Amino acid sequence: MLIFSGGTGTPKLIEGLRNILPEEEITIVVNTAEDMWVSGNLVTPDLDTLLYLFSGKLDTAKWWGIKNDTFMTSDALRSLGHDEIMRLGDQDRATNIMRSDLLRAGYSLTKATKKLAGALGIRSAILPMSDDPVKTMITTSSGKVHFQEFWVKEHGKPEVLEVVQEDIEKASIAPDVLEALEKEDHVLIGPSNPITSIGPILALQGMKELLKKKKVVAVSPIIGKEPVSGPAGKLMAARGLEVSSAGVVDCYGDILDIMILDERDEYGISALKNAACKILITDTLMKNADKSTALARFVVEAFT
Ligand SMILES: C[C@H](OP(=O)(O)OP(=O)(O)OC[C@H]1O[C@@H](n2cnc3c(=O)[nH]c(N)nc32)[C@H](O)[C@@H]1O)C(=O)O
Ligand SMILES: O=c1nc2n(C[C@H](O)[C@H](O)[C@H](O)CO)c3cc(O)ccc3cc-2c(=O)[nH]1
Ligand SMILES: [Mg+2]
Repeated sequence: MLIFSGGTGTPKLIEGLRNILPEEEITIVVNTAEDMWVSGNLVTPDLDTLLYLFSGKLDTAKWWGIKNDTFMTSDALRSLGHDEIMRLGDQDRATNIMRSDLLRAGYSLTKATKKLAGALGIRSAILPMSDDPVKTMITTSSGKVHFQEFWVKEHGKPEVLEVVQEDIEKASIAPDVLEALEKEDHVLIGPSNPITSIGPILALQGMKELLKKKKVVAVSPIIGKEPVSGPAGKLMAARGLEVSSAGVVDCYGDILDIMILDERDEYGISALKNAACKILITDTLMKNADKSTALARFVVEAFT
């Protein structure tokens, strides 16, 4: 199965999929538009969440970073007056240093990620959506800032006037993603942020055309009129979309074959009763690993 992912909602579902599918059968296309250079190294939050999930290192209390990581370098930098926007754990920083050294040596992001995945003993393919840099920028009343500045430094609080993915028109789908799309007929769009996690993957040139030939199943990250977590509502509203599962369907457009909604999502179920795609309803709230596995089984069934 080919899965499009960000760094929280879809990884929760992948945790369940790993219990029912062989790892070799899972290929993940990962958003890279939130990546940011910090103190000379490239931090790739969504890729790293997946690397750490598959290697058993992920801090699943936060869904980013390594569990029980220390912050000695971050603290030392801070005491010197060098405050980093993203607080990096020491082991996590090691991942970023290795990745960035590989990039400086001429590796593509895909090849650098493959090398890290190999070193961590991962058998699933974890693929950056593109080897070209794309940056999600948020315009607030104080100006235009990188997504991480809005989310980490400003805690997602400022009013959002605009969201753009800079350089998206210059970015190509990574060659390994194209190859995976040639082999795979089933694509799962996980319950990730439709604007900042799935949006950049779908906005890559040619992606929507390729998906029209596939069976595409998506899980809504919205229940009623709110996301389960995070800034998706604010960002959808800034793009003129209704904050609801219907807004998510509008956002993905005609690539969708099936949309899975939560059983509590009365508004979405009613708003989508005449939708062009098929609607399936189940419990999508992944409060623990058993819930993730149950939803994963439902998703696998939806493809049959
Ligand atoms: C900051 C965060 O971005 P990121 O970490 O990349 O997260 P994702 O885009 O992958 O996911 C955020 C998205 O996920 C939805 N979510 C979270 N848990 C669940 C769940 O158990 N069920 C379900 N149906 N959706 C879930 C959540 O509403 C978020 O919109 C970000 O942008 O939030
Ligand atoms: O809220 C925070 N999120 C942090 N995140 C999460 C990140 O900002 C976002 O949740 C993702 O970009 C959304 O996918 C990190 C992710 C990393 O891979 C590495 C470091 C950080 C540091 C922070 C942080 O200091 N605060
Ligand atoms: Mg993300």
